[in-house]
Amino acid sequence: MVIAMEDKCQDGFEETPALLIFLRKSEEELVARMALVWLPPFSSSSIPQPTLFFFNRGRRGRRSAAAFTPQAPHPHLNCFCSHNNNEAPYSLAASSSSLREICCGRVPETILQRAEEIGFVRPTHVQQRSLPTLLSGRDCILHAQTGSGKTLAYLLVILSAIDVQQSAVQALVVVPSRELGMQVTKVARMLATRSMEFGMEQRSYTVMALLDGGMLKRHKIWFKAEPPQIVVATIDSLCQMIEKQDLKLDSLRVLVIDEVDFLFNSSKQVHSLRKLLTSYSAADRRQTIFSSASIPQHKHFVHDCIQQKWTKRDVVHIHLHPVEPMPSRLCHIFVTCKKEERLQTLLSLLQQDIPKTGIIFVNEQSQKSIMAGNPPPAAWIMEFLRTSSTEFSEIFLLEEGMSINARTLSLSEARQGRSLLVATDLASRGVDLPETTHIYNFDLPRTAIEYLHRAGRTGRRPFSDEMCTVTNLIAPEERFVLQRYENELMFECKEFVLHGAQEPRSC
Ligand SMILES: Nc1ncnc2c1ncn2[C@@H]1O[C@H](COP(=O)(O)OP(=O)(O)OP(=O)(O)O)[C@@H](O)[C@H]1O
Repeated sequence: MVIAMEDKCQDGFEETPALLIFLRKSEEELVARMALVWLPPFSSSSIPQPTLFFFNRGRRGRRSAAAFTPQAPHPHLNCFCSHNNNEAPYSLAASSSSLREICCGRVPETILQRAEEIGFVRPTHVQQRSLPTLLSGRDCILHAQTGSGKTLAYLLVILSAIDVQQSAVQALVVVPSRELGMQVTKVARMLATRSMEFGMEQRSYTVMALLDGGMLKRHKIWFKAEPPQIVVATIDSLCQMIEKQDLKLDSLRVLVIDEVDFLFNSSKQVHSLRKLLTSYSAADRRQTIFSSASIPQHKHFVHDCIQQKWTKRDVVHIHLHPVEPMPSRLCHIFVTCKKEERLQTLLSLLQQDIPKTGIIFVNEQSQKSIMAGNPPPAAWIMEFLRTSSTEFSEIFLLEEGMSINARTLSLSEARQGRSLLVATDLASRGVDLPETTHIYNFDLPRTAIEYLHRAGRTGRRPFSDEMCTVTNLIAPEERFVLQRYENELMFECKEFVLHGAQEPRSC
């Protein structure tokens, strides 16, 4: 029952009373639009304090951005960041808890100490929201913005679930690419390294990277000698090992599928993924965690998880910022130019921005272009930039045609910062180069989801206010495609007109 409501809102807000505030453009209007409504997931007694919802009406009357996002949180107000049926309200008042306080008693002291040494002291929003549920052993779909800290959340769960004395594969993280796999392995190893204070007498966790292009023979010997407790794997290499019975999952306690929507969407990988979820191990004998910044049709996905027995029936969908799928400190810009002017436009933009660290995204070369003997576009863009300007000496390349070693080297060089990376979408999923301040879409991504993940390679410092820029170079006829992405992802892309020498752009 709705007591007072001045505007239409999201379906489902119908049962339990709470204070609802529609945030329009000005503060005054925010106050003017307070309303008492009924919300479904909570009983009236479960709302201990007034509950504040922020809504922003987007262009063309869409509900958008800032919804659920505290702009100026009041200490006596709770803020719901999603309306998950299984979740307790998230309280802003509790947001001052440290990572240690949230994990205390459930994550081993060695790991907590190590996390603090690395600099993980304050939890990010997603860690604060998800860790109590994850550490209770529930299956979970972690659905939160790019760069929000999902990796640390699931790694803490893994490290708390493992029996260090047992030499068997107890946790498995499945990733879509070698690049992401190496990154996750590195963070897991960093956390698993013994803290100086705990001396050498304690047994440590073992983490193995089982990734495409690796030396599987060496891994087989390792599995026989002493199986690692944590394996980070790409699905093909993993299934190869399982099918040859080199890797056994009898002791599996936690299974994480990172970038889950990408894996389910990939015709090459989905079959193996389904086998892993249901035949190679059973949902009722493990904790299953799915993670991604994008889960299209998430209600169907949750339904499928239960129906197909990929998870247990009480799986929790933790969905943060449902109406603001991209970080708010990204500034989106487009520059219109003809295709043949694109390289020169890119150069002018780079000369103006002088990005500390940037990524230039290029679409993967088409089969037709490969057959015609053309060089890969990413490579010739890099060559053009190297020869056209001395300002950008540190330019690296990351694309499918490169050898595994060259790809690894490029990423580790780019990770040092103060460089430009020219990359295909190989770098768009999960790759964390936290120094990145600028993204350039030399080619417009093919889907809105691709746009979200490319844009999400910037703005990855959890507690920073620094604005980061995503610049799209588009032909006039591509404007409507970009507009479609704006509608789908609920952001606004402003036009920027280049005229010769200019002031640096600001958002
Ligand atoms: N509690 C924390 N304190 C400080 N930094 C953190 C914390 N948690 C995560 N980070 C940092 O935030 C950055 C983004 O984290 P992470 O890679 O886990 O994001 P993600 O949610 O997995 O993003 P994506 O969806 O793009 O894969 C990393 O550089 C990570 O080290």
